[in-house]
Amino acid sequence: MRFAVLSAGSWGTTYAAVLADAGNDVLVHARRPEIAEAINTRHENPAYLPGLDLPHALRATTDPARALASADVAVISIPAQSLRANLAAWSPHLDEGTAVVSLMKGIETDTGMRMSEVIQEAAALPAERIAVLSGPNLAREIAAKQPAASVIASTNEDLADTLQAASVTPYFRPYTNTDVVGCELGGAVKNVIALATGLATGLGLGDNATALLMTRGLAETARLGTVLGADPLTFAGLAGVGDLVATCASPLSRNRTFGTHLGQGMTVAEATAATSQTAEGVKSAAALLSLARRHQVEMPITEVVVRVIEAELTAKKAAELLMSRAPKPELYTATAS
Ligand SMILES: NC(=O)C1=CN([C@@H]2O[C@H](COP(=O)(O)OP(=O)(O)OC[C@H]3O[C@@H](n4cnc5c(N)ncnc54)[C@H](O)[C@@H]3O)[C@@H](O)[C@H]2O)C=CC1
Ligand SMILES: O=C(CO)COP(=O)(O)O
Repeated sequence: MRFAVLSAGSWGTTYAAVLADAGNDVLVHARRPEIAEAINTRHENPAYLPGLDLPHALRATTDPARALASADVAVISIPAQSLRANLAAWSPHLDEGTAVVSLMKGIETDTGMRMSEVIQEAAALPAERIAVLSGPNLAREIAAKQPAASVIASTNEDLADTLQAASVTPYFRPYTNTDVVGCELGGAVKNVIALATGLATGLGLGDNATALLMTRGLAETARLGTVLGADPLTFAGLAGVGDLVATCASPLSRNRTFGTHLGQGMTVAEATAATSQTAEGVKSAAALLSLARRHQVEMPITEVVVRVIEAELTAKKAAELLMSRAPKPELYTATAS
């Protein structure tokens, strides 16, 4: 199959390499000519995956129209908040039958929309031409061909099956799922919970605190997801607990690292300056909290993360606030905390 991958950041380049290793014809769009040149001639992406060899068959261009020409599938991997504006420029170059796959794990701040919803609206595409890929997929590990599994979700089972078959390699095992809402929410909320575990790590708190945040973070993910129509079982899968574990526990996670910087006393501006790649949770946290409030769902961890990002609370005060909440039964209903 012919894939266009937009763009050449860490995850876009990595999934493009997976697709090339699986035998597809893959053309990556890189904004910077030096990155396109390095992929084409040195088979490396020095800006995002330094020191890792990329498949020689992988090709790159700085021209998005060229990348999209005659593509069976367009894969989008850019910061969530830039999706709508980029789609305005890219959609005229989408062929009538091209399917679109989102690799992004974020929520649009102005609208509270998931990435597949933004694609549906801004590119005027029906849901059956859209899929999302999510799961415990730290890019650098996969680019180094270390084993990983993922989930390809679409309401169109044929599309999910086709993408699954096109993405299988000895080191990458994609599953399919029809629960697009659950898979996208799992990916977006775990970034916020990773910020929280980073805050705890930065404060010098231990592994029990990390486990507490991950587990109760999963509870608030499932509460919101269920109200929005997700299958609660999705959160027990790769796009739920799987991604939560990988992201909250790994020093490779940009969100966890960003939280650690804040926990160690950096301001948001300082942590942003120290982060050269996308940490989606920083912007998506407030959008998720608004979504939760709109649906009367309590998300106490997300709420304190938002308040720390907005410099309303210190990390230490956030931890104290969470620990001083009223005691309650562990099992939760859809909206109780
Ligand atoms: N890196 C990872 O391990 C994983 C990342 N993701 C998700 O993939 C998405 C992309 O993340 P990464 O590739 O990691 O980010 P990155 O920071 O490594 O790369 C971002 C890419 O987007 C481009 N870009 C930045 N601003 C842009 C704009 N305004 N318009 C168009 N292009 C722009 C950059 O040039 C770069 O190619 C995020 O939603 C992230 O949550 C999902 C799974 C794994
Ligand atoms: O989504 C990811 C792993 O599945 C990557 O997480 P970060 O964006 O925090 O690095």
